[in-house]
Amino acid sequence: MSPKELRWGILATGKISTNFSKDILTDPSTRGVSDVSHRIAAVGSRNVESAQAFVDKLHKLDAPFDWGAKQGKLDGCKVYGSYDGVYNDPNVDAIYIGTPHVAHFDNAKSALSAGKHVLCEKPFVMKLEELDELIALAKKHNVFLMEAVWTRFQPIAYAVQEVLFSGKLGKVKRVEADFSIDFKPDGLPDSHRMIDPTLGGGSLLDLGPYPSVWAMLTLFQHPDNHRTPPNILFTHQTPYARSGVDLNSRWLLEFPGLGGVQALLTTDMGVTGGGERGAVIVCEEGDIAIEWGLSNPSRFWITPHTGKRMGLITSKTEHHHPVQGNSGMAYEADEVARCVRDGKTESERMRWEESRIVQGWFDRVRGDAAGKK
Ligand SMILES: NC(=O)C1=CN([C@@H]2O[C@H](COP(=O)(O)OP(=O)(O)OC[C@H]3O[C@@H](n4cnc5c(N)ncnc54)[C@H](OP(=O)(O)O)[C@@H]3O)[C@@H](O)[C@H]2O)C=CC1
Ligand SMILES: O=C1OC[C@@H](O)[C@H](O)[C@H]1O
Repeated sequence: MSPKELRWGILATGKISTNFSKDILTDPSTRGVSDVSHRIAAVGSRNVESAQAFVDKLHKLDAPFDWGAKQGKLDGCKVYGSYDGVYNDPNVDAIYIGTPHVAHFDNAKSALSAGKHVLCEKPFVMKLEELDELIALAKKHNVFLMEAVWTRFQPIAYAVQEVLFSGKLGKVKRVEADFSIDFKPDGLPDSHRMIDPTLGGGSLLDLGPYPSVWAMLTLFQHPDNHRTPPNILFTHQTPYARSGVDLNSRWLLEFPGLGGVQALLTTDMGVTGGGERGAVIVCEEGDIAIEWGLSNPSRFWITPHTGKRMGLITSKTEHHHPVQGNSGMAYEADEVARCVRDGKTESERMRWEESRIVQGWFDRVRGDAAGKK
């Protein structure tokens, strides 16, 4: 059977739209995929010159991103000087939304209302009510909707779950997950999306989806948890004085389904993490440490605890699970293509229920901080 080809419309021509477009133009077979493929049918920007320049660049990529253009996956790609053109293009099946956080809701609403499937960048929206409206629209129009949490679909995400859920490290006891990047905020203009509150600036909404994904994959999805939602025990945000967005955020979760196992999640936009300190999943027999850069780590380590209980693991081991043939975003696109092919409106791996939980955390962390002002 020939692979299902999904025809994408790309919304916006910024950094992440570029990365996503490049990745879906790579050869699916280089990541072991033969059942789906991707075409870019349209690009929309606030001005047509940007859209044209974006497509021109996609035609001139180096390997491995040049595969798509050579295979005709950009042939006939339309360029629009507005996002409306993409919503209304009959040759577009699914729309990728790569606009700033604050625009996601309106963009997704317009796309769903036009009957398009939607893959929307993280954070999904600015508040839970907006997400609920989008979910209702996806149901109404019977179209697919997913938050673009690319990490969930990368090889390492499955590999960590396999080790943890095998039980060979004993019971999971605690998770600490941090995604901190020094954006050097003092050197950024007031208009930068990390600084400007009207663009949803701050560390929480930009970086928070990543510690969250590891808590969701290791604790919420843990078979012993039976998908029981966690409670929030504590939140904190430190404001960045210049614009009032959060310089850092911390929130502590408790998973009653796992007997009260806790997860401490942190983000910071004024300091960079490093080494093995991305996430630590503490288990009875030892720790799983995931390397810094929780959006797309490629390595994790298993370290036995000294004074171990059962001695099931005896030495530290390194596990390497890099993305293959692309920068890591093609896997989520493959998921969208498969779900659309199969007539699904949501992904089983990135369920609406899970986006709702994480969006609820962001609402709570921001709400608590606003209440303290
Ligand atoms: N998954 C991941 O790893 C990453 C995800 N992201 C997410 O993607 C989104 C975009 O981030 P990023 O690509 O870095 O941002 P950029 O600023 O590089 O690009 C955003 C684009 O959105 C469009 N846009 C629409 N309205 C506005 C506005 N008011 N101000 C500025 N731009 C606007 C512009 O495109 P145009 O002019 O063509 O309309 C702009 O180029 C964010 O929500 C972020 O969280 C970001 C980085 C990594
Ligand atoms: O999603 C993201 O992951 C990588 C970071 O560099 C970026 O700021 C963020 O948006």
